[in-house]
Amino acid sequence: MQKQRTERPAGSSYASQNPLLRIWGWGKDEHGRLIGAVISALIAVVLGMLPYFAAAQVIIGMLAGEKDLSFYLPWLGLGLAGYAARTLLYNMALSMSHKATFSILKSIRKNILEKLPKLPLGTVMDMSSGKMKQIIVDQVDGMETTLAHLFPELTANIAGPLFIVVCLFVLDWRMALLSIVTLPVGMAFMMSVMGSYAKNYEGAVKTTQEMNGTIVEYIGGIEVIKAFNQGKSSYEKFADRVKANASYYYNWMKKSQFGVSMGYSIVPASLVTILPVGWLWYRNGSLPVETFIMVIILSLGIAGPLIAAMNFVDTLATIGTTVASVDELLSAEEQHHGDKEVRIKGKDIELSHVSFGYHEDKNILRDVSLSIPAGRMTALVGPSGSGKSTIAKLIAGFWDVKDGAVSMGGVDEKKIPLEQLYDQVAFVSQDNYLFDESVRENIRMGKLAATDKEVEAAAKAAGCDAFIRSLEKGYETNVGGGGAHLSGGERQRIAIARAMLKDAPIVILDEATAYIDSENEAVIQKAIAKLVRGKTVIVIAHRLSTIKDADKIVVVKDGKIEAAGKHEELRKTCPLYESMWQAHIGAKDGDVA
Ligand SMILES: Nc1ncnc2c1ncn2[C@@H]1O[C@H](COP(=O)(O)OP(=O)(O)OP(=O)(O)O)[C@@H](O)[C@H]1O
Repeated sequence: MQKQRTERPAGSSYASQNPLLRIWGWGKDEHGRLIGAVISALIAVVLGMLPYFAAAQVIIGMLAGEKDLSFYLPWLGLGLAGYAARTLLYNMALSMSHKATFSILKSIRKNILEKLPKLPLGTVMDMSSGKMKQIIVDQVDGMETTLAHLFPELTANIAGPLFIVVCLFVLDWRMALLSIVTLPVGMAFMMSVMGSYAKNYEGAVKTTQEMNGTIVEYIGGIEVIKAFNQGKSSYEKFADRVKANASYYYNWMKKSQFGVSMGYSIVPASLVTILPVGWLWYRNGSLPVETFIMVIILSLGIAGPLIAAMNFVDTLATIGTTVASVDELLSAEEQHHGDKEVRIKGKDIELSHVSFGYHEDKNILRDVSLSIPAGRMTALVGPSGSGKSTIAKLIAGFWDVKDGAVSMGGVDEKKIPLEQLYDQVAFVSQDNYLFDESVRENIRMGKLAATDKEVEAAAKAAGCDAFIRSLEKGYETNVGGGGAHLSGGERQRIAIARAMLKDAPIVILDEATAYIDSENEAVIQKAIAKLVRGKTVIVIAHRLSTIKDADKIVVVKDGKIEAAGKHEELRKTCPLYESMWQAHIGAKDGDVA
């Protein structure tokens, strides 16, 4: 089996890379700012110690009975200056890291948005729009505060206590040991909880996604739910998911409560050891009062920042989950068609020994060979699920074939740049997406440079000018998300107008008239006749009467070509076609009756 090239194989080393290293990699242009933020935060930490020293000196002076204001003023000035400089530098660090973060998040979103068009349509469609939105908007957005604060705060919160401990050792190593003795005990309790944070958070994301999925399904399927009176059972499913989500969080917090409370109580309790032992040493003369006071004041600056640093374990786990989702998207297999335009001679299409499946384990098309002559109409017919649309989408380049080849004008489609390939084909299906914009802009999608006149001419040719003018704001009427303000038939006619404007040499009509009522069918058939004049046309239609005059009719069954020929010929030689034709005639008679 021919393997598609991938930019980065799934499950590559990225998966195991530290999330911060991945972010560092994405933010190549921001390394300067990030380093600047860390250095500023470090200097802020050092300057932030000055108020502690100044306060200690003031207390020592007071205890010594110093009454001269000129003794206190320099210390007060130094303390204030240190505090002001620390605040300034710290804010500078935050400002730099915020700028870097916004730029990194922008580049992550840009990478994803640039990636999406390179993915086979199937990969994009297989991801639910809810999941995609959650990654691109919510999860990436959720990183903002964390990432902006992470570098300066984590630096300050770790470097600050470290600096204090060094100072304490310089002052008196015995007191230094006493002031940090509570740390390992408290940390051990905290780590017992934090160690499983990433796993628990992943579980929380999963139950939240399940809950959100049910909500989206409930709202999206409300029409079916009401029509089939399933309100109660659907609501129960939704309520169950909400309860499951709430109880997951409740149990997680319950499990964590003991460890976290113990940690929060023990880590800052350094005075419990410093005060009694320090008092004894002071009393026996081995600890000068100045040192004792300095140690008491300095030790108060250890626990707070360390606990804040510990809280980053949560946020790092959150970032890890987001980075993994973004990586999954960015490392998905791409379509590689190159970007150098190729010369395509003619518009005939050839499928040679094509086998294809949407998933590795199931082939939908099996060894399909088929030629579609240029400038003619070829119809694909066959039972539902036989693979007709799949053939059409492979021709349109929505997916690449894995076995065999699809060629256009003698050139393998895999060698035709996607943009050039998409320019060759106008694809009209039964589900034509309309954007939440005006009718005019939706038609203009066919050719962005088209003038208003050209748009209206295409609409006239597609037989929808009159109905568009009868809308509230004519061509400026907004069609709603997905074209929700229009009927299926109206959407279809706008899609045909869009395809007409595109004026591509190859036209694929996949059940393009499915929603059209018999009243409008003649108009649409006329429009389609104009659309396809002089083009290579591939039509998929269940109503065989619409394709019986096709130059070539291809019968597809179970992912294979059963027969090919003209209508009369197939009626005689292909029993499947004949039975489909009889069924169609019967259905039509039934309609009339
Ligand atoms: N995106 C997809 N992912 C996975 N399977 C798919 C996808 N699209 C189609 N299939 C499956 O491929 C098979 C062929 O589908 P296809 O739409 O090509 O058939 P068809 O002949 O056009 O059917 P119909 O006449 O009902 O439109 C079906 O079993 C379908 O379930």
